[in-house]
Amino acid sequence: MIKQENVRNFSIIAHIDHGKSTLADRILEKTKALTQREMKEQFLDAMDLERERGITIKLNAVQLNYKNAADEDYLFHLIDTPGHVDFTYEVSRSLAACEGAVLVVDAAQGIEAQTLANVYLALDNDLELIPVINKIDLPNADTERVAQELEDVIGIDKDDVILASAKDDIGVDEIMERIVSDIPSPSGDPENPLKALIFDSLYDPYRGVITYICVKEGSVKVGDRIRLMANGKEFEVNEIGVFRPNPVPKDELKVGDVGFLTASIKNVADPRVGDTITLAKNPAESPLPGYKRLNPMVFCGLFPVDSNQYNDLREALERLELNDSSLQYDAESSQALGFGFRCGFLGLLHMEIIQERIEREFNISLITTAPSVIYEVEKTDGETIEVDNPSTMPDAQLVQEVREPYVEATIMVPNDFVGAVMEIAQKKRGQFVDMQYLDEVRVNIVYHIPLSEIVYDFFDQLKSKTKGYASFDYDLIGYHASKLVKMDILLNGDTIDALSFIVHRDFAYERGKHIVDKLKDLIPRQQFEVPVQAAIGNKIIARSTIKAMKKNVLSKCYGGDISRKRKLLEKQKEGKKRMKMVGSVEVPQEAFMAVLEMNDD
Ligand SMILES: Nc1nc2c(ncn2[C@@H]2O[C@H](COP(=O)(O)OP(=O)(O)OP(=O)(O)O)[C@@H](O)[C@H]2O)c(=O)[nH]1
Repeated sequence: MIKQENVRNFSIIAHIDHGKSTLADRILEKTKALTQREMKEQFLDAMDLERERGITIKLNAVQLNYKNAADEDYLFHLIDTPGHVDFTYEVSRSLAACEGAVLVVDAAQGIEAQTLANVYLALDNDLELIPVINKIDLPNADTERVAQELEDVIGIDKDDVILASAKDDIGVDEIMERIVSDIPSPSGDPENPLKALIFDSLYDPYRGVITYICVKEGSVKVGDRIRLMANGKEFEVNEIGVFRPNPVPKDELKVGDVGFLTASIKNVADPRVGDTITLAKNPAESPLPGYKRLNPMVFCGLFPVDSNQYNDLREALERLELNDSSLQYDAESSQALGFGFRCGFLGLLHMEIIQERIEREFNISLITTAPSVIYEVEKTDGETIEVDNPSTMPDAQLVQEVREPYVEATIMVPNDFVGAVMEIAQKKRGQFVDMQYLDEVRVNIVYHIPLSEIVYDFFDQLKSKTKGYASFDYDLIGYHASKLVKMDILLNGDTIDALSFIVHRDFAYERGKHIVDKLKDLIPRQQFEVPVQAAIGNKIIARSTIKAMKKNVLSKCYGGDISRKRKLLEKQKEGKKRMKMVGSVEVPQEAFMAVLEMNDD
């Protein structure tokens, strides 16, 4: 039995490719657990079987035994953080389960955007940092410069930095010793009422929701009646255990333990990441700090290219929702696109992941409409409504005021790029708030920007204009009135509801002009000439024309061999997959996104 003071809970944080997985593998190897890669291989081999048995393994909280140089026994919990930057909240909750983090920086690359973003999350959670410069074996390693950067930018004493090569097993023992000496043990009291942090969850068809928990106070046993503090719902614990890295059942988890808990929870939306579990009979007074209810911020329409796949799409969404409580959807019908769903997502990346999964795992080709935010619309009759779909925006004469969500955006860049960042922010209707030098080279810039302006390509623009150096974060700060109007797009004289969008009045003409030109290029020529118009209310503000088609694709290889023709037809079919007949015009997927693109691309 290992005492609480010999428990160490930590994560490894790093910019992508700096060596997080390689270091984790080394630590697993040295503590004689299976390495992640072995696990994954085994897991993949046994996948079908595992599926049948309904066992699901997610390698994100491994318990390890470690004997240090002084021959004392320690218990490590190595907690993985979600890979995606955009799920900042989830990363932050995983870190909240730890007391420390190993910060890995590549010896050749130095500090990068993700390094900083992760460091700030770690500091927000009061974690002890163990700085490591990895890949010192590389010929172009510049450890002196990187160590200096750690000192200047993050404020880490460069003498504290461990020089390592996870690949060649240099410095790894030192890292493990420092985990023991520098990271505090969990501080909770086993006699207090239970407080367990949910830092991840997973749906298993046989056991219900598996929650990944870290016990911060008290203890929990099989058979206990637990309460989820955010919604008050109660369940009886069926199973608890730890990952070593295979799941090992336990009778009890207590302060400092990190593992899993199942309680026949049928709905993934019940145990939310960040919520606190307590005991029904002796509940904690207050939950652990920092729980945030995540509401979808970005909405878009998903329509099957083949309308016969509507039911398949519904099933796909139902399945995905089981593992993703932040996904929302409602049936929607569009004159242009037929039957589909209006879906709500946490952010753009979340949206892209869901779209990908629907297309890949369920084999459904989708047309997605441009992402939109939720607008608050005060009507002239005094009623206030929420509009998450531009096509449902009431007519201008019925609207008193439109309010849109604003965020406070924090952008961190080397000072060479300050001008570039300001230019982008200004174009996105940003209002400058503050600028501070973090050190000689790094600048922190704060803007208030409408959320609608950053949901599409803001981060991409930022990254490309700053050579990938910008790190970016944002927080919702509330709703502000803006001069917003609905812009309709007409193809061949018909309004296409799925192409309507909301735009600031001052930018309306420019955007209208830009989009009709863009659509002219994106929509393939048809057998006939197609006018493209942008309108506000009844007023046409811009127009372009798609010329009629001249020749068909086969005429090019007239007389050529048949296999070539077939190939060409196949290719054409491929291209068609993401097209939708809208009235008498074929519209490609890109056209639905064009409304959001910046004007200078
Ligand atoms: N030369 C050298 N290469 C290393 C070292 N550690 C990791 N690498 C290599 O760097 C690449 C990225 O390593 P990973 O461990 O996958 O990096 P990661 O940070 O986990 O990256 P993601 O899983 O993509 O987030 C791999 O090709 C590793 O083999 C090292 O100490 N020296």
